[in-house]
Amino acid sequence: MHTPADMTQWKGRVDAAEGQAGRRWHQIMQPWAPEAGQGVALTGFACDAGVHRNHGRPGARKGPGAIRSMLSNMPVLDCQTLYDAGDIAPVASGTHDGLEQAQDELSSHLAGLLAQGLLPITLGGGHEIAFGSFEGLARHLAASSGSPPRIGIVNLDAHFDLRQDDRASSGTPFRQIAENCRQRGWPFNYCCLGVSRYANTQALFDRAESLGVGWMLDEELGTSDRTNALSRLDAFLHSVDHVYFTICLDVLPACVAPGVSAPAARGVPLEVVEALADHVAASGKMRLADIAELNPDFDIDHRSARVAARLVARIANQAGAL
Ligand SMILES: N=CN[C@@H](CCC(=O)O)C(=O)O
Ligand SMILES: [Mn+2]
Ligand SMILES: [Mn+2]
Repeated sequence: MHTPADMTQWKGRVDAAEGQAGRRWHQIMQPWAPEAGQGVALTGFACDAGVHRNHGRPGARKGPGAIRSMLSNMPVLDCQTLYDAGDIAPVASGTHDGLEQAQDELSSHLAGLLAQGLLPITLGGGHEIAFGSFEGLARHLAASSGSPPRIGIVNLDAHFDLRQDDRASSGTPFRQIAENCRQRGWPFNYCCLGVSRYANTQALFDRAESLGVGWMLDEELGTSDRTNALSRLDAFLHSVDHVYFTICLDVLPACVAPGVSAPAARGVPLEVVEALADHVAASGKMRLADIAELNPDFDIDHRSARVAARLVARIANQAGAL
C-alpha cells in the first residue's frame, strides 16, 4: 500500500540569520507531485517481511521514519531539489504477509519516478527492497530501449543475498534478479563489495561464482586497499550503462551500524564505503539507489540512522553536483 508523504516528518532547526546558505533538508523538501521535474525523490519501503522470512531480527519497517528524521537537519549542499514520494508497505491478509505485492508496488512506483526523470533513492526496509528496486529500473528500461540494457548492480554488503529458498526473503533478491534477467535474455551483472567469508556459506560462494558475480571480501576493503578497490569498481562501472546502487547497512562494522538484523563482526570502514559510494554516484550511470536493513530497535543513540542518512545525503549531493 502506498501512503503519500507525511510532510510533518520534515522538521528541525531553522537558522534564519544565515539566509539561503543556512537551509536544511526539511526546509526544501517538497511532496512529490506528477509534475515534479528533475531532482531526487525519496520513497520509504516500510517492510521487514523479508527479514521475518529470513529468520532475522524484525524492525526494519521502521527504518524509513528513522532515516527521514536524521535527514531533516542535513545542510543543503549540491542537491537542491528534493521530493518525498511517501511510503510503500506490505498489507498482510490472512496468513500472507503481502511481501510480493509490496515489492511489485515498489517497482511500479519507481518506474514512474524514473519516467519523470527523477533520481529515486529508496529508504528501507529489509534487503527484499532490492528485488523491487531492480524490477522498477528493469521495467523503465524495457519500456524505453529496444536492445537488452546493460544494467550493473553494485551492492555494498556483508552478504551475497543469493539464497536459493523457495520463498522470497531479504536473503534471496539477487538470485531472483538473476533468474528474471535470464528469462528476459538480459545479462546479470552483479558486483558485491564487503562480503564476509564468515557470514556466507560455501554454497553461496559457489552460486556467486556460477552466476559470474564479482566480489571483494571485507578483508580486502581496508583503508589501505582503497585504490585497488576503486579500480576494481571502475572496471565494473565501465562494463555497464546503467547502475542500480544498493547499500546493506550491515556492510559497516557493528560499532558504526549496530542497528541492523545481522551486525558485522568486521565490516568495511566508513571511509571506504563512502569512497565507493562517491565513485558510483559520480559515475553518471547511477539510475537509482537504496539503503537497506536499518533496524531502529537495535540502534544505539541513532548511530546507524545517522550513518544511513549521511550516506543518502552524500549520494544525493554527488549526483546533484553532476
Ligand atoms: N539480508 C540479509 N541477508 C543475510 C542475513 C544473514 C543473517 O541473518 O545472519 C543472509 O541471508 O545471508
Ligand atoms: Mn547484509
Ligand atoms: Mn543484504
